[in-house]
Amino acid sequence: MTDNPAYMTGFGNHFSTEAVPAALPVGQNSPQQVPFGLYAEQLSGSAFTAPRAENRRAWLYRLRPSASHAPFTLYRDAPTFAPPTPNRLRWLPLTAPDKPADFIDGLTAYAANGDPAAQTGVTVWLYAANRSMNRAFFDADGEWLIVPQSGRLVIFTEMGVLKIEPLQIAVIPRGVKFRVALPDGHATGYVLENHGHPFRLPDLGPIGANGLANTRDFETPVAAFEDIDGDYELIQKFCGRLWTAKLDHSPLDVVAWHGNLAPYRYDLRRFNTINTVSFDHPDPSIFTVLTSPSETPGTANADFVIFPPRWMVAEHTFRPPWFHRNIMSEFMGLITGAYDAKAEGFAPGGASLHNCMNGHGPDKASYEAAIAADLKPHKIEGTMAFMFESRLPFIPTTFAMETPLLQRDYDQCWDNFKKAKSPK
Ligand SMILES: O=C(O)Cc1cc(O)ccc1O
Ligand SMILES: [Fe+2]
Repeated sequence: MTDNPAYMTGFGNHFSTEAVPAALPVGQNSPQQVPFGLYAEQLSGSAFTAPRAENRRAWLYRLRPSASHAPFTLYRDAPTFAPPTPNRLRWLPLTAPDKPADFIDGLTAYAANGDPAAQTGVTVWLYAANRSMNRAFFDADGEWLIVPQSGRLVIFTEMGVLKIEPLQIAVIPRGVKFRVALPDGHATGYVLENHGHPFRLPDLGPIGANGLANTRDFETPVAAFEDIDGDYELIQKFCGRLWTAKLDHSPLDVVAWHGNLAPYRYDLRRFNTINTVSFDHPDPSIFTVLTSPSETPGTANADFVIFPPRWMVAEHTFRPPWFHRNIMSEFMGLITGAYDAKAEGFAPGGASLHNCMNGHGPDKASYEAAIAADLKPHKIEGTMAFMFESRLPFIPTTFAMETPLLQRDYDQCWDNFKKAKSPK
């Protein structure tokens, strides 16, 4: 498999691609005899009967059926969870692993909501890895949104190769097998495991036909495969736990595929950021890259929201994020730079959690700077924060509550605000 992949552009398109000419059957999915004796396999990402606009599936043509394997045995138990907490939480960046850790062993769960078995909610992981995977993985519990913070990733998937670096993201559909190589020898970042509806682009309403993340900037790899005979490990995540099976070949053996269920990448620097040119600070939904809807219209299972470099021009306005209490719950990370609501303490690679209805907003230093600022046009540069926002409160893991990375003095950033003068 090449690590210099070609891509096809567009979001949610029905693609057809073959790594070998004439490998893809023409005009039907299941010919009696597939070219080269390949095995046809349908991968369904929605119920067969989902309405056409929601329906997602791909037909894969592979060297061997996915079904040929011995039973899976337990590899790692599910993370354990602390009791739900209303408290605001913030963490220092995850430290480098002290032993060899590939992308799978380098994952640490911080918080989750919903239930993989009910296909609701999300699990938030941070990763810190120091070696390439020499095994493959797939997630029966959900789709993966990978947000690198340091180090490049080469993601060899069943359906082709995705290369990403910090400020790019990748989305791997539920069930798609992949392995992650680290060309820099180390990598850190975030994974949002989406147990609910697959991510889609948000509606644009009065914004019109263009803007935010534009469809043509999403890239799906062309078909690529590896033809490897020999011992190979396949890990899967199923109902919260990791399972392992031994294969006698690489499972990344799809020679051709077609369909609209496929991995993709997106460069966050392509985001067409839209914001006020008059006054006031719009709701951060204006920065939504991808949304996973719930059954309640407009109320996301999860939104992926970014805070990119942008001009601040609002007149007679408190420009940073305001104080607020939100029915949605907010898990944030920082890829690079500084975040405009937090003068100190929110470091690249760190994370914060502000759960449903709990007050948060600018820290004291950011507040004081913003009310004293000369409101000239000002460019926020060299930054990229993001938010995983969810309708369900996030439950922290035991690790997240017990790790020394938890900043136990976080609340103090909102201490000692001067009382407003009582109106006489
Ligand atoms: O809490 C946060 O920092 C995220 C956020 C940003 C913003 O601009 C408005 C609301 C909001 O929740
Ligand atoms: Fe917030």
